[in-house]
Order: sequence, then C-alpha cells, then structure tokens
Amino acid sequence: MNKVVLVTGANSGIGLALCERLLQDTESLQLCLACRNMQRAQAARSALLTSHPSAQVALLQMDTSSISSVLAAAQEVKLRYNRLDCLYLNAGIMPNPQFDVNAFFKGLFSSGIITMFTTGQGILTQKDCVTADSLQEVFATNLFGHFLLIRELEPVLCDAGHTSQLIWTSSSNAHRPAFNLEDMQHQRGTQPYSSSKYASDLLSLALNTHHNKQGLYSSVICPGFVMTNMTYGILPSFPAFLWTLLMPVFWLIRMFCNNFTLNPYNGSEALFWLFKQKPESLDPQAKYHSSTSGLGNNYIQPRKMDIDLETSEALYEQLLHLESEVRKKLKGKQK
Ligand SMILES: NC(=O)C1=CN([C@@H]2O[C@H](COP(=O)(O)OP(=O)(O)OC[C@H]3O[C@@H](n4cnc5c(N)ncnc54)[C@H](OP(=O)(O)O)[C@@H]3O)[C@@H](O)[C@H]2O)C=CC1
Ligand SMILES: CC(C)CCC[C@@H](C)[C@H]1CC[C@H]2C3=C(CC[C@]12C)[C@@]1(C)CCC(=O)[C@@H](C)[C@@H]1CC3
Repeated sequence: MNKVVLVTGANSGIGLALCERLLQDTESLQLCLACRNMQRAQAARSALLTSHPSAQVALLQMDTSSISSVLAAAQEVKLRYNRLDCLYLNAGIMPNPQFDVNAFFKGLFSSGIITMFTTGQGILTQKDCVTADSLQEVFATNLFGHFLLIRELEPVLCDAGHTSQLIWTSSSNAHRPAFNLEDMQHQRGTQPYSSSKYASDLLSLALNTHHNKQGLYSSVICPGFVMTNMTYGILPSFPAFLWTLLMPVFWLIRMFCNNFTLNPYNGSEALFWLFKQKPESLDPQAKYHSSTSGLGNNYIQPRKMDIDLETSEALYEQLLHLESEVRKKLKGKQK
C-alpha cells in the first residue's frame, strides 16, 4: 500500500525540498501538503507535478497558529485517509528578528565563534505577538498547533500492528535557558523562537514515552543554516542579491561549520533520512542534524539533546491542560 505522508509548511523552503526528495525516491506515495496559503500551496503542487506527473499530491488548508483551522484540517485528514504513515511538523516562523550587529562582531573575535555560527545564539532575538486565540504567535505556530494536530490525528497515527512517524523540524538554536516551564509560551522573554524549538525537543521525547507502545515514534532534526524565506527575513534590509554575493564566504565557513547546509535540498537531508529508517531503531534523545562537508557531501550527525524526562513530562502535562482550556473556550463560543 502507498505510504501516506503529510508535511506542514510544505509550500516553500525546506518543506518543499523534502517533498521533492520524497517523490524523487518513490512516486508510490500519497503526499499531502498542509499550507496556510492555498495560492502558494497550488504553486508548490504544480512544481512537484511538473517533475513527477504521475505523483499523488493533495493539498490541505491549515494555519498552525489557529486552533479552529487545525481542528478543521485534522477532521479533513481523518475523512481522507484511514492511516497516516509519516507526519512532518515543519511549519515555523521567526517573526521580527533583531540581529545584534555588535554581538556578531564581538563573537567573530571570540572563542565562541563556532557556536555563534552553528546556533545563532547571542545574536538573535525576536518580537512576538498574540494570536486571535490569545496565544503567543511563535508558540502557537511552531509548537501548539502541531501538538493539537497530533492529538486530533491519534486515531490515524496510532493504528494497531503498524508504525507511524512524527518528524519535527527543530533547530540547533533550541536552547535550554531560553525555555521556562513557568512561561512555556515565552510571553516574557525575547527568544520565542529558541524557546519554541526547545519545547518541540521536549515534546518529542514525551510523545515517545506516551505513544511508542501504540506504534507511534517521534524524532527531531536540525536542517542547519539554510537560505530560505525565514533566513532572508533576519536581515530584511539586506537584498537577496547580497546574500548571493555572500555565498562564497558561506562556502568558506562551511569548511569549519558543517551546519552551513545553505540550500533547502541539503537542509532536508535529515528529514529524508529519517523517513528511510526503522523508527524503533532511532534514539528518542538524539537530534539528527543535516550536515554538509566542505566538499558539498551531505551526511547526518546525531547529537544528544540537552533534555530530561522530568521536564518533558511537565511540559506535556501543561500542553494537555492548555488543550482542554482552549477546547472549553471553543465550545463556549459555539453555544
Ligand atoms: N532556514 C533555516 O536556517 C532553518 C530553519 N529551521 C526550521 O525549518 C522549518 C522550515 O522553515 P524554512 O524552510 O527555513 O522557512 P520558510 O519560510 O521557507 O518555510 C516555512 C514554512 O512554514 C509555513 N508556515 C509559517 N507559518 C505557518 C502557519 N501559521 N501555518 C501554516 N504554515 C505556516 C510557511 O508558509 P508561508 O509560505 O505561508 O509563509 C512555509 O511554508 C521551520 O520550522 C524553521 O524553524 C530550523 C533551523 C534552521
Ligand atoms: C551578513 C553577515 C556577513 C553574515 C551574517 C550571518 C548571520 C546572519 C548568520 C550566521 C549564522 C546563522 C544562523 C541562523 C541565522 C543567520 C545566522 C545568524 C539561524 C539562527 C537561523 C535559524 C536556526 O534555526 C538556526 C539553526 C540558524 C543557526 C545559524
């Protein structure tokens, strides 16, 4: 039977490159692109069908930052498919990034230069906002919408006698000090992106604890530093052609920092690699990093994450609590 694969944030960047790679590998796949903007989704579908005319590529409208949109999309998935083999939780935002030029130049001449280029720590902050559901936008988009989607899709993911995979696009920017259980939405801090990615690492571990027995396995990856719409947004006053001019500099940096995967194809390496693995053989505490050598060869680097079971359980409990609150609110509105 053809595997059913759903990818969130599939219309551009790493998500779209992943879809292309999955179809290159096998066209006997039912691919579903879950996107918030149907025009961009149509364009992505057309591009995929141009190179793979006989592929089965469906579209699903879903805004991960909106509770009602996620619930409606999940209903639609359950109507269309009776089983989901792989769910890629890839949609993500880094809104209003502030690039600290001083910290960047200080970092260039410090012993932390490699950490700066591999994680972006210390040079990036963001300004978050609140969604119509009164949630912090980065938390809602990158984490909570995906959590709700998984919860809704449990009947098609946890199917007896069959294994399914959840694969999160996390980041090496995920940093324990940026995350606080008392403020899981990161209302008070300036690093909502890092916090949301750290939370996804924790959540992946908790999902393994709760669902492995039912045949559901969760893993996280980091695509490395990839030039996409998201990264172009980090220096909005920097025109695209300047980024292109900087490419030789970035190739040079790649000699020392193999996380400079730079293009979406290279960045999607770990996402694609995980799809080909037996989920039972994967380490639930590892993050799988897409890496590219100085010569341009792609490979995977598994690295232990700075997470623990206790915090992952505590986050899971808080997310369940928030879920029941938002459901109550939604019922109240419908009455
Ligand atoms: N580029 C990089 O260096 C790195 C990226 N990542 C992660 O990779 C993932 C993909 O990002 P990337 O390809 O770089 O960037 P892109 O901006 O190209 O892709 C992000 C995708 O997510 C979608 N998206 C954003 N918000 C929502 C939403 N509310 N509902 C549904 N879809 C949404 C976007 O849709 P739309 O086109 O409508 O905006 C787009 O398809 C993200 O999770 C990001 O955090 C992690 C580490 C490094
Ligand atoms: C203009 C200058 C000559 C070069 C500026 C370089 C920086 C803008 C990049 C260097 C390392 C990059 C990086 C990220 C963003 C852009 C840099 C800071 C990320 C934080 C993007 C999002 C992620 O999830 C991380 C994995 C990236 C880590 C490296």
